[in-house]
Amino acid sequence: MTAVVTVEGLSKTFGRVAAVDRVSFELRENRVYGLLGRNGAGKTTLMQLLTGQQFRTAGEIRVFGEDPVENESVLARMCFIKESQRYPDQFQVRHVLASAALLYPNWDAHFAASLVADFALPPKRPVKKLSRGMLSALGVIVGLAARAPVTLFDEPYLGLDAVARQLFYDRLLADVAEHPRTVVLSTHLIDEVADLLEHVILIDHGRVLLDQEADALRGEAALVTGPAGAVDVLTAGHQVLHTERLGAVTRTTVRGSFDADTLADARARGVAIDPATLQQLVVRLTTHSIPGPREEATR
Ligand SMILES: Nc1ncnc2c1ncn2[C@@H]1O[C@H](COP(=O)(O)OP(=O)(O)OP(=O)(O)O)[C@@H](O)[C@H]1O
Repeated sequence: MTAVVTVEGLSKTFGRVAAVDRVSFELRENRVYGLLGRNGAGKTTLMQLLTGQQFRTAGEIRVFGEDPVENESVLARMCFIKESQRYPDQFQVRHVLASAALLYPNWDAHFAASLVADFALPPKRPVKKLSRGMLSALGVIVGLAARAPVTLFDEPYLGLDAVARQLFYDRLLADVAEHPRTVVLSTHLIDEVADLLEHVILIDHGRVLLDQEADALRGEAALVTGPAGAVDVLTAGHQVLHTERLGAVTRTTVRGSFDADTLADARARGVAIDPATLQQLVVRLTTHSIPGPREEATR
């Protein structure tokens, strides 16, 4: 599959803070990516770099084979929706949509109108009078109806209630099936989007911690729950990510999976072995410290 975005040794520092630290990865054509990581991990900075909204400190970015910075032909094929999207003060919902129609070559006005109805947005309401959720819905509508070959959503759904978020996921899934494109979703609601994601990139402290197909990640970690002694025996030799004790019961999260014999052995010992969810895996891989300002990597 063709790479539409290639990043090599990319770094962005703000003073002494390395927001993105020597990152390399590819985004392939027509895939849905999850860009995951804790607060301050560097996700927004990375998306700003990809869309030419920040200048890199070091490294290479190629989008459709070209540098995106001040590159009209590349940027016309990208859509970046962020939670903090700002619009001119006098704009109403319909003005935002009319501007988006001019900005994005693949804009589908019928799809946009159906989404406006789905999300119950009042077309003539001034944007500055929209509720937080309505403002998020407006961003989601622009991002979907733009049908940009590379679409990045940076947590645009923070204000959306659970029903509206599900509507977004459903419309996104249906629309990418019909009009394939590369989508990057940055989110903390990992369990909610897990089934949408085809590939996961996990960022931690500005570095890539995981870059893997979502299917492969489903067998990446397991929860082993049962009497402490039996759990210890079964998890010996595995990389332990976390252990918690609940009275006489121990639950250990380990990297990797178990063969059929071990699963049978576990059952005989009264131990349950379940695959970790994507969210459990991400939490266990990134709970080692509270992210804070970090020193620029010395080179
Ligand atoms: N303009 C800036 N000036 C200084 N530091 C910045 C700037 N933008 C980002 N940072 C710092 O870079 C790091 C990464 O921030 P970034 O916003 O990319 O993280 P994030 O993963 O998007 O976080 P969140 O999930 O909380 O939105 C943080 O330490 C942040 O304080």
